[in-house]
Amino acid sequence: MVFTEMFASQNLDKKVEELSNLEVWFQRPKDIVRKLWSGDLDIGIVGFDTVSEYGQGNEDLIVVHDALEYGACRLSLAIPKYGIFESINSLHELAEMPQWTKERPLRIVTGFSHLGPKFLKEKGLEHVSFSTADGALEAAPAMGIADAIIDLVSSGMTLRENDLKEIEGGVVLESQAVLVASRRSLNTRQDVLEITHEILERLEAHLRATGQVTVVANMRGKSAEEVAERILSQTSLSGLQGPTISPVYCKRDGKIVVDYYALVICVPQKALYKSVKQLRSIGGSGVLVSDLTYIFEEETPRWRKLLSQLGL
Ligand SMILES: Nc1ncnc2c1ncn2[C@@H]1O[C@H](COP(=O)(O)OP(=O)(O)OP(=O)(O)O)[C@@H](O)[C@H]1O
Ligand SMILES: O=P(O)(O)OC[C@H]1O[C@H](OP(=O)(O)OP(=O)(O)O)[C@H](O)[C@@H]1O
Ligand SMILES: [Mg+2]
Repeated sequence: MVFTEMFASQNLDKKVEELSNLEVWFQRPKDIVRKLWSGDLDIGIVGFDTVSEYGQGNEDLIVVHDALEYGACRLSLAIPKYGIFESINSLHELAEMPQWTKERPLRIVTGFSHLGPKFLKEKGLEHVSFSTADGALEAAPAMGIADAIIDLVSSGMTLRENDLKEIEGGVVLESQAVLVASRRSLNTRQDVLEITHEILERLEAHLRATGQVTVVANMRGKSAEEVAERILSQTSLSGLQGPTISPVYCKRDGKIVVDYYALVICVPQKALYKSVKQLRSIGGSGVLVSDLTYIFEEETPRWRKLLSQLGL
């Protein structure tokens, strides 16, 4: 069983202790897609742009998780801010420029030689020619080699440094890291299907937990219901399904009594201080906060969708 990751810089162990029967290989992004296609790999983690460019609509590639929340970028067309492009701000205006003719087309350089031409064809641009380059595309317009580029943009810094701009209607594709699998492997090998299920569940549970914290506090009260009433009167304290409230037992004069209740809630990191203030305002004390690693909920809709895509 083989599983791959993008960003091949670290020399990590190829085994994952908790997932037996799994081998991890770090590969160049396009090779991940090619090897899924050829059957050398079963599952991959790679940018959606790479899946779209090198997968080219191949039915054997199934995107199992479409939003791993890193590697966010967009594939976008960019033109110089200067010269004949100074007043051009949309794809429509670019297409209408009188400069582009059959003999002298709009020259675009891109590493995306499938998605780039497909996009401009769909947009109906005539008189366009494409060339490819592997890196430093942004320099091509200033060098006079191309008029425009189609490349990945994230912060926009690279474009700014090169005096280039994006234009309205020029986004080819929005991308982020995705989990992709080979349909053939999923359909023919039960172990691949099982491990994909576990990886999907772990990823979803982890992403759900990102940015959430667990808050534990003690609160004096007459009963759990009375404490619950006070907590639920505050907007930031309702938790995922509602607060968990348990009695805190202590011994007084030889008798077991309950004066305090322990409260456990899950709150977004961003709302943490607001929640702490609200807790204090209703008598909460000894507030403990810890990070959450996973939140497992009921069966994920992505798993059901995958099964139905596989006809299972
Ligand atoms: N600036 C960026 N910000 C966020 N994500 C990015 C950015 N640039 C690229 N990515 C994402 O990372 C993936 C890998 O980027 P890139 O194509 O530069 O890979 P690489 O590791 O340099 O591979 P290669 O050696 O084949 O060029 C892209 O497919 C894209 O999904
Ligand atoms: O909008 P920004 O945040 O500036 O990011 C965009 C840049 O990031 C990518 O390059 P990368 O850094 O991967 O280098 P490469 O093109 O040499 O692979 C992309 O090709 C752009 O050059
Ligand atoms: Mg790169």
